[in-house]
Amino acid sequence: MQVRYSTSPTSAETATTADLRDTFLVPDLFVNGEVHATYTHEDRMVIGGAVPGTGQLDLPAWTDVLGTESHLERRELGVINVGGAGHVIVDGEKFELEHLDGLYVGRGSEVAFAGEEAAFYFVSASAHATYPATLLSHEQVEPVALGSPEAANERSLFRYAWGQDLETSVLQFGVTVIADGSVWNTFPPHLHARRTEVYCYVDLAEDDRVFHFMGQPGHTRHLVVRNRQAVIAPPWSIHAGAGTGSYAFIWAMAGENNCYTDLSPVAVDDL
Ligand SMILES: O=C(O)C(=O)C[C@H](O)C(=O)CO
Repeated sequence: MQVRYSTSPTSAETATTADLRDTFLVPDLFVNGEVHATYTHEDRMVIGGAVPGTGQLDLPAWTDVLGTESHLERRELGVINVGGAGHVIVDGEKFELEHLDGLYVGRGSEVAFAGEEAAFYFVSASAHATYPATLLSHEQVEPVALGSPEAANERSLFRYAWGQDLETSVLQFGVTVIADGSVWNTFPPHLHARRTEVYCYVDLAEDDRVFHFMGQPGHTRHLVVRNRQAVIAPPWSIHAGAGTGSYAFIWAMAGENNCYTDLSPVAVDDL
């Protein structure tokens, strides 16, 4: 597990491209047969990837970083399968996940990942209460239609955990799928002063990239992002992107609250 410290907006403004990538991009989460993660001090989120291959992988405790005997002793977890069919075992109960299906796991549970074709993206955050494990089937979530083809930002927002329907302490997550022919996500952009957000871009072709925009609205920077790479957006940073081909992305947030609508739109004039 890698540890990243919190950042200030001005550090992003003056960072070199390499510094910016070292601080905000999480590039190598998915390695066959392994579980990898990054702990960010931004709202103390853990961002991880588990690729079980032919075996079964336990969610590591990472006791030296989390200070607990088990990963979820003081945390809750969101999982999304970004590969082929697989399953997640929560306290002995098996949950089958197809591509882009999600799973919420509450505080205190033990988790293991399996499935030869599966690749699990996960995010955990501090939890003050315990809620039951819940399967969030991509097919059964009614998407919200956003944007338009004329603005090249038509997309479907699948909200898995967003402070309504499913109870969580602070974690919100879901998937946004960009429509064919559109390129933009999250445009016009927004900020949320009370939460950190992490995007993980998925379903990009090998040669495609997303140009991810970050920074304070008047001082934007960009990161060039590949398939299955994540980007940390601290509360002071916009988070939007334009892709060179089709893609989807997983968004996950944690912080002061789990109220999806607690955000401030940014006017295009202010960019
Ligand atoms: O495409 C979008 O717009 C999103 O998916 C927005 C994210 O859900 C988000 O940034 C929530 O704060």
